[in-house]
Amino acid sequence: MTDWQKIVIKVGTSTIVTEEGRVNYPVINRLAQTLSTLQKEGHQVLLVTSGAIGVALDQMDLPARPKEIPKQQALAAIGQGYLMSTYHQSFAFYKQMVGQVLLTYDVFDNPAMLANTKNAIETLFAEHVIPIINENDVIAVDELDHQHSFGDNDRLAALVANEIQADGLIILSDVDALYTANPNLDPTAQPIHRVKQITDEIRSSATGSTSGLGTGGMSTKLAAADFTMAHHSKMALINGNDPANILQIISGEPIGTLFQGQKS
Ligand SMILES: Nc1ncnc2c1ncn2[C@@H]1O[C@H](COP(=O)(O)OP(=O)(O)O)[C@@H](O)[C@H]1O
Ligand SMILES: N[C@@H](CCC(=O)OP(=O)(O)O)C(=O)O
Repeated sequence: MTDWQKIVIKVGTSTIVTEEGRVNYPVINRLAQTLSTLQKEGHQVLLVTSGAIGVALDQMDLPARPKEIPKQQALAAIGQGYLMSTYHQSFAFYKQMVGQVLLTYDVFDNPAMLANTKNAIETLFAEHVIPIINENDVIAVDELDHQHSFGDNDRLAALVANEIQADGLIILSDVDALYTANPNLDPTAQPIHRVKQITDEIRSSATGSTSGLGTGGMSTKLAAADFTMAHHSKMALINGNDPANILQIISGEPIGTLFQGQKS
């Protein structure tokens, strides 16, 4: 039995949308294939997806994310529907059902809402349906206006993984691993394959996003890793350019960065 039985997978905008700003259909299809395979092998799989706004920029033919919150929220409303219909189609090809769950951070502070959410997720699992979660950006501004450094989908995925007692969280991004510095800015940066503790040195290596579409960069991924290890679980960070890499993580191959503390 693998120690990645119940898994939360988080996919970032930088994976869902190409560098040219187009919806990355081949990657979404491969993600659907990989997660469907895992589900049929008996894993419990939950997907946390970003990309609603990134997808909407493509649909609306806009060059960049607008600064105004209402405009971003309108884009989220446009893109979320399109994103889910793309997932529905991709997963349907592999005869895998999916269900949308939109969350806001206040759910985690409200016992009744949290219990309802967990009941719905557990029922989806029992029905062999893959839950697909995003933040409900239309009504939540904590993430969009960057007021809270934790208000992002990396953090959301870590909170969900903890609530459902997942064996681990796998984050798909546009870098192969955590590096000693942002590899897009520093050509001498070296990958770090194993992290047992988030030290100040590691923290200072992580900066924001330079992809133009992602929001949190590496800082929010380290915060998610820190939270996950503090709750005795583990997190892997891998490149989302080939989602089949998820299978390598599950079979214990050393790719990307594995964040696992002593008690994880
Ligand atoms: N130490 C680091 N190692 C790797 N990537 C880093 C580091 N510091 C900053 N980054 C940036 O984080 C980005 C990934 O975060 P982000 O763009 O938010 O992606 P996503 O959309 O997948 O969440 C990388 O493309 C890179 O620009
Ligand atoms: N909820 C937003 C994405 C927020 C987010 O955290 O983005 P990312 O840094 O790409 O994971 C959306 O769907 O556009």
